[in-house]
Amino acid sequence: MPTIFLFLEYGLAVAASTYCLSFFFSEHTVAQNVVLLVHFFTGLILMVISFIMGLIQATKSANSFLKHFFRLSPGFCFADGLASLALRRQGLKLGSGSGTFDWDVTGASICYLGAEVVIYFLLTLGLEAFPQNFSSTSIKGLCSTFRRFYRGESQSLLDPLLESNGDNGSSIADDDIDVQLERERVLSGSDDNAIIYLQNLRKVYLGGINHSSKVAVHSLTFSVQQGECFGFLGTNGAGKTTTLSMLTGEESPTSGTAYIFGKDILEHPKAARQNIGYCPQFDALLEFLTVQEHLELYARIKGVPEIRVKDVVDEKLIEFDLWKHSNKPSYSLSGGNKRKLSVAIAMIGDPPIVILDEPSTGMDPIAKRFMWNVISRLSTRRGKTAVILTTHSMNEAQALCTRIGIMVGGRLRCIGSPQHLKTRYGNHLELEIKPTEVNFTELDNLCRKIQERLFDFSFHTRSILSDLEICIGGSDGITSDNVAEISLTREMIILIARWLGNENSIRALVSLTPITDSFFGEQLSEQLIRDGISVGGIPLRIFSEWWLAREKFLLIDSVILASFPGATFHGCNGLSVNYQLPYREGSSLADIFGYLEHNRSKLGIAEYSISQSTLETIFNHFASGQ
Ligand SMILES: Nc1ncnc2c1ncn2[C@@H]1O[C@H](COP(=O)(O)OP(=O)(O)OP(=O)(O)O)[C@@H](O)[C@H]1O
Repeated sequence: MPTIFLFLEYGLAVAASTYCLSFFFSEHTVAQNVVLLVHFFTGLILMVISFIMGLIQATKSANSFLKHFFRLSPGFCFADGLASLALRRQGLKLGSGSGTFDWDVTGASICYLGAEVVIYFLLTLGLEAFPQNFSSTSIKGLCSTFRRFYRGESQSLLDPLLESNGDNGSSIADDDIDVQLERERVLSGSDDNAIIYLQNLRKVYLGGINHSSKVAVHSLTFSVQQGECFGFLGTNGAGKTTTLSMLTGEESPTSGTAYIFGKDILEHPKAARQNIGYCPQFDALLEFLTVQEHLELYARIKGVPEIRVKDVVDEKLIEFDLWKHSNKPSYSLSGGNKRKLSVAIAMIGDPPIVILDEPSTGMDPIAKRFMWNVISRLSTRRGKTAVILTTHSMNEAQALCTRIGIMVGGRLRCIGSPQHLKTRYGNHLELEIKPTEVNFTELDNLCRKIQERLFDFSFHTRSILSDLEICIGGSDGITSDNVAEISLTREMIILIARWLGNENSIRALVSLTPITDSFFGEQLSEQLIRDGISVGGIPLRIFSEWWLAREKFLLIDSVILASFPGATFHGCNGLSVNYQLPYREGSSLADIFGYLEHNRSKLGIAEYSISQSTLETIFNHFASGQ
């Protein structure tokens, strides 16, 4: 009986104290594991100390006194209770005639453990009810004060202020002008329509690798209005998810705060959460619940009246095209349908704020379009909901967002409408040109020309002749019939390029490492390596087609670079070639169109397009500067 009590109480005390103590650390899961280990080892160590002290006559009375303190550790109570019970059974414990529940046997341990269960449980409830950042910041504050004291550093009254602004002070001045204006607008409170305000929100993760701290979000200040879809873009690790986690209360800010409908998320975390529907980056679904059960569960959690639950669930099943999957358990859904379900859960109960962390990841293009429709209906069309959307798809941001902020390295680098960002940062035009295809007559002519030269054996070196023989693979010797099937080796390509008048450029192409500085260089050299020159080389017809296409590209390239000073080559995908043309004041789109139209047939241009800088180029511009 006492053993059952000890086990039960020990389990409860450890669970309650672990949960309670982990509140004092920012990373709860890691902290819980650490606290568990500490429990185990302190219990063990105290038990050994107490046992040894109990054996030595001189320390016996001290041990009895110290046990009152040792019993504050659930591990010690448990071990001491069990040990006393075992000693009593063996007749080794003094007063072993007394009952098992006696104070000296298991009574003390059971009482202490019982009290600890109650105290830790109440403490946990208290911490749950406290503002989230109380515990971690106060403990951190105490630790840093202690460290300063230990190192003999004095702390002035201004230090806390400097600490909260120190990192920000330098960055605020360097911020982009739009970011600064947004900050001023938010801090001055002049943005009346906003329902979300982030004020100097900052997150530092402590105790990473080498116990270094990681500033995930630096002093973020912006607002989101009703009916707005705010695109929160950024590179991997820019701090988007961390920011969203702070808004939803998953993480506590290190400093700064956010207001949702005027309520501080630190002081009123529950009130803030009630207004938010959150779709996390990774689907938080319960494997064995069906789609319908998920929606019913969340409808009830979100307080939808029982009488309306069925209607609300049906509405979401239809809205997200999940009707045919309604009875499937979530583990059996495809990735895209899981995302749909996560977004549907976020939107259940029509929250005024919807936070979507990469909602369309893993969706096929049709499902993506479908999702875009749902999101845009929610924000821009219905005009009541504020949506914060993170995505790595620039098309998605372009299609949905009324305003965009780009984060790099925890800082907001720019903010504004997509058009504003394009006008402000897109100081060039994107020109894409697709040359006409190589025509068969041209191709046949070139193949024939090369064949004739190859068939003229009198000019060939001995090595080319043996290459020819190996490449044709025939044992009957080389004839004009089988030359047409030839695959070109490296030496032969160089020879042909010499005949065709461009040996130098081909030398780079046939080097055995991929070339990246020319149009087709990469493709051809990769093909040469892949096919392996020794096992046959490149078929003559493929080489001839490449050569002709390349000549077309070279002609376009030289004319564009010469006609538009400052134009830069921006890649070629094998079908079309891209340039960035500087767009200065006074540049006229009509002139560019006029020039290209005039020279279109001369340059062999099949299609071309001129566009403003895309969001992608602007994103890349910020990302490359990180
Ligand atoms: N629990 C944590 N402990 C320590 N560092 C963390 C923790 N969570 C995130 N970080 C770090 O904080 C930074 C921001 O991470 P976050 O997940 O917010 O980026 P993100 O912009 O959402 O990235 P992605 O686009 O890849 O989802 C990263 O450098 C990450 O390594």
